[in-house]
Amino acid sequence: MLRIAVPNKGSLSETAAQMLLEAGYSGRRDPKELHHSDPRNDVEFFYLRPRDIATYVGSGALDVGITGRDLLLDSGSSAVETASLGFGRSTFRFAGPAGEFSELADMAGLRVATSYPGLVGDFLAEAGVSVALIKLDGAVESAVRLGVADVIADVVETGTTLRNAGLEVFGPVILQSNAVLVSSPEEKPGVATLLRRLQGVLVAREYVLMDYDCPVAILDEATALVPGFESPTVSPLHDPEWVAVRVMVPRTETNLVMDRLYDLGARAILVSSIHAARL
Ligand SMILES: Nc1ncnc2c1ncn2[C@@H]1O[C@H](COP(=O)(O)OP(=O)(O)OP(=O)(O)O)[C@@H](O)[C@H]1O
Ligand SMILES: O=P(O)(O)OC[C@H]1O[C@H](OP(=O)(O)OP(=O)(O)O)[C@H](O)[C@@H]1O
Ligand SMILES: [Mg+2]
Repeated sequence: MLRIAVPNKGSLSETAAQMLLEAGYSGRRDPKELHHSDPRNDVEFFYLRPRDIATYVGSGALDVGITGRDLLLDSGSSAVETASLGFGRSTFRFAGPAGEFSELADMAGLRVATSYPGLVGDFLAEAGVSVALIKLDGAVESAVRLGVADVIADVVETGTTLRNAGLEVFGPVILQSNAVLVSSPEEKPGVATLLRRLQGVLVAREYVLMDYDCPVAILDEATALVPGFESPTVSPLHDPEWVAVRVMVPRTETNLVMDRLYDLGARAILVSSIHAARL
């Protein structure tokens, strides 16, 4: 059985659980359950703190898990990033009181509060800036106002938490993070199936199927405009001057593509959702 670590709480937990359901696995019914077995799919789930997941997977206690790239790097674990899962996007940034800091060197010798000392320590060592790291568990944006630190380094999504604390980002982006699949260095056989299933969910979310009728005379132009994932499916119609085309289109471009195809001369343009996929 493949042993999979899933975030039990926090920003990643709901979407991770939802993705696994859409990928055909059964999940826990009660949020207090720490373990759930899905024998039909030959997997079992362990619900753990997102911060601990890379440690379990890196040690080989569990085979694979879902966590944040920032947490993986902070852990120093030997787990490896197998795939990006396209949700929980954030950046990891330095921030200080508005207008006081502009570059990394400005914080030399000062106190930097963070919940990610491994990640921040490695970044500053690489940059050759020496600081005093203050390790806090969370809500680090309050550390400056409360006089515990001069600067913070933390997850930024919308920037609202920073603004509310009177802080602004400065210096280079430490990391672009999002949810990732991590696996033990010796990858177990079932990981490839899990990954294909999760990638199927991503495709179903990110793409739609578009069908349209196309005059043969403009087929090359139309397929150049919307090349699809590999190559469009082109089928004959009863009228020899027309063909039917089926193609995958990024969901966000749906209406733009429909307008362009219509202007070219395509008709009966229909869009449908993809329920599941293996590419
Ligand atoms: N506002 C956010 N937007 C996107 N991703 C976020 C956000 N906050 C945290 N994350 C990401 O979620 C992951 C885990 O953080 P999360 O906040 O869920 O855990 P935690 O801070 O340990 O737990 P909690 O906040 O529940 O105490 C990290 O990878 C982080 O980058
Ligand atoms: O840029 P924003 O959209 O405001 O989001 C970023 C905030 O979200 C997370 O906090 P969380 O709620 O996880 O609390 P924590 O700091 O205690 O982990 C993160 O640590 C930031 O504080
Ligand atoms: Mg948090």
